[in-house]
Amino acid sequence: MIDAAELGRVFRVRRQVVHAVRDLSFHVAPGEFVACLGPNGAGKSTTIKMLTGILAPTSGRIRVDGLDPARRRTALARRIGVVFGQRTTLWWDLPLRDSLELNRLLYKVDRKVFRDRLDELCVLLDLGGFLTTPVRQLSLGQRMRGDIAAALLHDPAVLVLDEPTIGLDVVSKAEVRDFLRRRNAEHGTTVLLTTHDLGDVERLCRRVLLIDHGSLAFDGTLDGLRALVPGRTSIEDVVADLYLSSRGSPRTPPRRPVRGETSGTA
Ligand SMILES: Nc1ncnc2c1ncn2[C@@H]1O[C@H](COP(=O)(O)OP(=O)(O)OP(=O)(O)O)[C@@H](O)[C@H]1O
Repeated sequence: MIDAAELGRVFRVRRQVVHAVRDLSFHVAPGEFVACLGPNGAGKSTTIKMLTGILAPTSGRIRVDGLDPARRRTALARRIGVVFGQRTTLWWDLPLRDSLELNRLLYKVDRKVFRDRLDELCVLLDLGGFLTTPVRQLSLGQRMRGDIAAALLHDPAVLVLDEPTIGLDVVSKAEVRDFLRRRNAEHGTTVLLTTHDLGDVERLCRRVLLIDHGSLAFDGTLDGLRALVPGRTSIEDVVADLYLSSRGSPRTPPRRPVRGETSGTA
């Protein structure tokens, strides 16, 4: 479903060359729910931007559902849903319902199909109480649920989530996670999630990709990730140690994650 082969992206800033992503190869099978982790500046957003066609790679190759995202952005838009937790894709001054209706027109979703999908999403995401509220008046939790609905109304095969629970309270987080878990299980939607919230990862993902300085440092299960730092059981501690180790200032003796520890399928 997602195939990256020796993917790279370089930025040139004045005289400096920044290797945001380098030589990144991974495969995500249909129906998998995969977390993409890494410290700030590791290259996660750049990877997502290449995967969604916002940025073109400077080297290597990426395919999403068989399409080259940078060249087939319109075709890909019909097969992929994207949620940026820090930025809404909804129309700020319109009621949520109108914003969703505009998405229907953009994605050319049949009216009846749209109504059925919206009815289902209204129940599952509890949108009913604020469908007529302008997006700018929604709470963060309501806005996030609206954004998730907008990303799914065209029933994409792949859902890319960039920090979808950022800023949410514990109850809203639990609701969003529960919805995403069900969506993956019941619709078989392939999900790639980037997050700094390890609760998201523990509750949703069996497979983790760890990006470090733009490269793939680990690809495997959560248990495999834990095993990289003996003596630590909490995933927060494990990840903190790995991130510190990548900076060269470990809390425990340095231990770089082993590349190529694969989980197989989730
Ligand atoms: N448009 C750009 N121009 C120049 N450098 C960039 C650009 N976008 C990203 N970078 C650089 O590429 C590197 C990777 O950035 P990226 O945003 O992909 O990291 P990230 O893993 O998503 O970080 P965070 O967790 O903080 O969001 C950083 O060094 C960043 O400064």
